[in-house]
Amino acid sequence: MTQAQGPLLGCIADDFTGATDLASTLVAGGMRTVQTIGVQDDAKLADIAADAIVVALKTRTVPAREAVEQSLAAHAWLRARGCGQIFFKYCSTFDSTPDGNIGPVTQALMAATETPLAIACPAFPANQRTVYKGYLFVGDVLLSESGMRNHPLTPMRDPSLVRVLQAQTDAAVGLIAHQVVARGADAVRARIAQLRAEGIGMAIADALDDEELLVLGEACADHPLVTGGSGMAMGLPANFRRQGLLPAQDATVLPRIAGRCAVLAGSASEMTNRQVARWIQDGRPAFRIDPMLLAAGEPVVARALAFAQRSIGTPLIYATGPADDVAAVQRRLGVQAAGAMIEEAMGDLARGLREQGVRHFVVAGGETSGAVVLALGVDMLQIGAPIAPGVPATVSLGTDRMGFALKSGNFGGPDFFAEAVAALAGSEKAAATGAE
Ligand SMILES: Nc1ncnc2c1ncn2[C@@H]1O[C@H](COP(=O)(O)OP(=O)(O)O)[C@@H](O)[C@H]1O
Ligand SMILES: O=C(O)[C@@H](O)C(=O)COP(=O)(O)O
Repeated sequence: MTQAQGPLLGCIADDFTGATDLASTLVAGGMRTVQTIGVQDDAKLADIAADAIVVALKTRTVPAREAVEQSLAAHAWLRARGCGQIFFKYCSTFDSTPDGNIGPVTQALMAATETPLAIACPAFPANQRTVYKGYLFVGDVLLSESGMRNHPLTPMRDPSLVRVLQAQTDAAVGLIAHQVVARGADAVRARIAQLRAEGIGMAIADALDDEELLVLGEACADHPLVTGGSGMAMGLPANFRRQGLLPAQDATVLPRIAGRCAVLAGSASEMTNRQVARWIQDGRPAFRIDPMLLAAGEPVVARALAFAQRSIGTPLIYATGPADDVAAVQRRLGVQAAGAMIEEAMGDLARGLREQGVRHFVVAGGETSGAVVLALGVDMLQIGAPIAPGVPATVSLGTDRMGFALKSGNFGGPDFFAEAVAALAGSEKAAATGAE
C-alpha cells in the first residue's frame, strides 16, 4: 500500500523504549505507526503507509547541545515528510539531567515549529504516574520518594515539575492545574490563552486519569508542538478523526517471525529487579553479567553466550542489580563509563545471540534497548498489540525481520518477561504451523 497523504503526526522520542511506548498509544488509537531508529533514508519508507512516524533517538542523557541538534534534525526530516503536528516524547518520570534535556529540546522545537506555548505533561495513569498541582506522583508517593531517586543516570530528587523544567530553560514555566483540566478542553484553551498573555512559554499540565489526558489532547488539537509522556498523546488520534483525516482501523497487525527468544536486562529499576528475581525463582535459565569482571577484561560476554547456547528454554542475561550494588559499581568505574561498558556488552550479546539463531529479543531498559537495537542494525520497527501498558510487541522492518519487546525499566508486572516471551513465541508457533 502506498501513502496517499503525508503522516498526520511526527514524533521525536528521547529514548527507544519511550518511542515504542508512544507508538503503542498511537496504534491503540488506530494510527498506523512506524518507529524509525533515528532519521532514515526516505527510500526505506517509500512503500510504507503510516499515519504517524516516531523517530527514536537516544538523547535523554547526552549533553544538551547534542540532544537539541539531533531533535532539530529529526524535526526537519519529519516536516519534509509532510507531518503536520509534532510530538516530543520524554519519560513519564520526567527523567532529565541537571542540564536538560527536556527544557532545551522543547525550547528548540518551539522555535522550529513557531509554537508560542508548549504544553508539558508526563502523566501515564495506567502505569501509576499522575500529576497534581505540578507535582509528579509514582504510585502513592512523590517522584522524589520513588525508585527514581536512585536512577543510575537520571536520579529524580525534586517532584515539582514546574521547578525542574524551569531550571532547564529560560522560557517562563507555568501550570495548568487540575481544577482547570477537570472543567474540560475549553477551560484548558482559556487557561493557555491566559498563560500566553502573561508571557509564559511552557506549561506543566496536571492529569490524574485517562479522561483528563483526553481533555488535554483535545485542547492541543491545533498546537504545532505537543510535549509529554505517551499519555499526553492519547487524545491526538481523536483530533485527526474529528477532522476526517483518520479512518477507524485496526493498526496493530504484525507479521509472524520464527526463531528462538532471549531476554536481555540492563535496566537497574526496581520493577526490572523484581522481574529478574521472579524469572530466577521460577527456575528459568539466567546468567548475571558482573560489571567488575567485565571491567577487568574477563570474557564475560563469551561465557554468557555459551550459557545461552546450552540453555534449555529461553535464557535471561542480566546486569540488573539492587541500587546499592549499582552505586558501588558506579563509584569504582564512573557513572557514564559503567553504563556505556554494560550497554556495549549488551550490544555484543545481542549480535552473538542472533548468530545462535535468536530471532526474538525481550529487552529491559531504555538505554539498554537503544544499545541492542543499534547493535543489531535495526532501522525501523512496526508496532503491534500491547504486552503490558506501554510495551507493545514489535517487528523490525527490512530484510532481516526480528521480534522485539522493548520494555521501559519500570513497566510491566513481576511476570512480564514470561508474558513477553509467550507473546513473541506465539508468533513463532504460528509461523511454524503457517497459522495466521
Ligand atoms: N549493575 C550495574 N551497575 C552499573 N550500571 C548498570 C548496572 N546495570 C545496568 N547498568 C546501567 O544502567 C543504565 C540503565 O539504564 P536503562 O537501560 O535506561 O534502564 P533503566 O532506566 O530502567 O534503569 C544503563 O546504562 C546500564 O548499562
Ligand atoms: O514514559 C515512560 O515511562 C517510558 O516510555 C520511558 O521513556 C521509560 O524509559 P526507561 O525507564 O529508561 O526505559
